[in-house]
Amino acid sequence: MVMTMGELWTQVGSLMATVVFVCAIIQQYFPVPLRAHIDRYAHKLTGLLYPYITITFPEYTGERLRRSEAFTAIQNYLATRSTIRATRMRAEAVKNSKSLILSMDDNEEVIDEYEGVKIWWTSTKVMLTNKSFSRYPSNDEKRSYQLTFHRQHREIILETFIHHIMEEGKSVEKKNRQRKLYMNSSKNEWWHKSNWRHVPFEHPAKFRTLAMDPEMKQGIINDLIKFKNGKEYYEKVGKAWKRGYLLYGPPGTGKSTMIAAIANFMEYDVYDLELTSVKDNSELKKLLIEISNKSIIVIEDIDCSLDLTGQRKKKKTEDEGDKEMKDPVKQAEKEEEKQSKVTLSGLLNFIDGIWSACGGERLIIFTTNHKEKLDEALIRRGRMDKHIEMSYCSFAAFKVLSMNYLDVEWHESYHRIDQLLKETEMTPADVAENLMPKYEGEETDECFKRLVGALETAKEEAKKKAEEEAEAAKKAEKEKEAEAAKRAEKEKEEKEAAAKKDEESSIYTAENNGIKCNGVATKEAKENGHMENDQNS
Ligand SMILES: Nc1ncnc2c1ncn2[C@@H]1O[C@H](COP(=O)(O)OP(=O)(O)OP(=O)(O)O)[C@@H](O)[C@H]1O
Ligand SMILES: [Mg+2]
Repeated sequence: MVMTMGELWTQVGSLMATVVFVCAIIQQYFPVPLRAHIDRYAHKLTGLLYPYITITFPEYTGERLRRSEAFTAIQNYLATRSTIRATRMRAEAVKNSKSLILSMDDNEEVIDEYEGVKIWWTSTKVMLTNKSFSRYPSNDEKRSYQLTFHRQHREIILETFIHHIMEEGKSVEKKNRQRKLYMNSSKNEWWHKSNWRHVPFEHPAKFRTLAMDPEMKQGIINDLIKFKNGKEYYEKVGKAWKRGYLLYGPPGTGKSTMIAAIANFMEYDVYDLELTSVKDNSELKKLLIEISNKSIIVIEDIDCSLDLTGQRKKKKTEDEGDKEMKDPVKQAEKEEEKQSKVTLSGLLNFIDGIWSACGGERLIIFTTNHKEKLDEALIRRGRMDKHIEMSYCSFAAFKVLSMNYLDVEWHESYHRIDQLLKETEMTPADVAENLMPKYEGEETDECFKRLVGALETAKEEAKKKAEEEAEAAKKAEKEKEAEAAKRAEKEKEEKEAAAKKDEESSIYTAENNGIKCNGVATKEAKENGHMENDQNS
């Protein structure tokens, strides 16, 4: 019969108690030099009585910032072993609830064997009580796995077994992995250890169904493959194993769809970072540390999240502002928003600072409708290594959509559609909407007809708009010319008036100085003349 760790302990327990008792006596009655000597022998004796080694694998390392990879690997490894021997297990649904994984429950024990060597695994959970006063009960728990084995197998355990469980654990994880879509939460409730919440990632987008220029698509795929296999290369060049993509283009051109396609292609988790919910730079850093490897960090509409000075941007109409003032919930939200202090430099550090190298194999993707609004520093190479323009629907992109939505490779309207797509701008989202059958059994002909109609309408509208704009521009030009003529006229009049004024003032000065004008002396001059005459007489 196999002896459990509990039984083992009971047997050695009484012997150990005796040793401890003897040690206590020695501590009290023997002089210090002798005590050290006796201690050493006591240690040896304990070793003889309890010749087992225990290694602890805590769940969190580094001040609880990141979950230990070894802990996760052991958990996955034990999921396969515990089904055989453990009596209490925990079940978790994975892969769209199609399968269950069973793991060892807390404070449970499992006996394992590796190449004839017996190993005891125990899982422990310790609740840490928070001494400081809090309204909420503390939920700080410390989990760990203990691996116990006989001293004589030290070599095999340390040299091969640990490596074996890491490999095995990782492969189990890969098999059962349900990819996740994470979002950050502004409210850090006490019962959540992490600032990220997640749901299973189930977006069906694939590169195959993504409508865009085929060469460009292949370029992106090649870039991603190179990145995925680039661990050694990044190490060689001394660069953190991460890559930034900037997706820009008008709404409805497939930026979000592209992110989902990348996530599915790379088999990465997605962390959708909502910057407006992050309180400050240090919270941003904490979020970054919690992000696992093999993940995509997404910041959508980056131009709307931060302005160039790093302050929150939230332009609202006056009407909206008034409404918010009356709504207490919105007011509270606004208050909270005011407290958000993520700066541009905080964001730059998030992407490229030393903390960004904690963990590897990460893609950072920004999306924007207005690339020109972004700060140069934010999108420089090294931060956003690849800039991808998602543009209006081309004919090549349309063909992909036609296959996706109607399973049609060629249709007589293709030539017309090709021509119309060159003449007008329509987003893939609009093309897709027109191609999609609107009721069960709608003929493909009708769908293409609808698309041609929509493209023609769009072309007409664009033409009308261009004409209106040209008209408006012409009118504005005319108004500008009229304004310029008016200004010139006014300037001329002002100049003439000034000249006239100058002339008048020169006459006035001349009269004041007694210069005869038209042979008549001024009154003052005459008076002055009299005075002079009087003085002479
Ligand atoms: N290039 C594309 N390939 C396939 N489907 C597309 C493409 N572009 C758009 N679509 C379809 O249109 C819808 C909207 O696209 P998506 O949300 O990816 O646009 P976006 O560029 O992210 O827009 P926004 O800038 O408004 O966020 C998607 O659900 C998808 O079905
Ligand atoms: Mg989008």
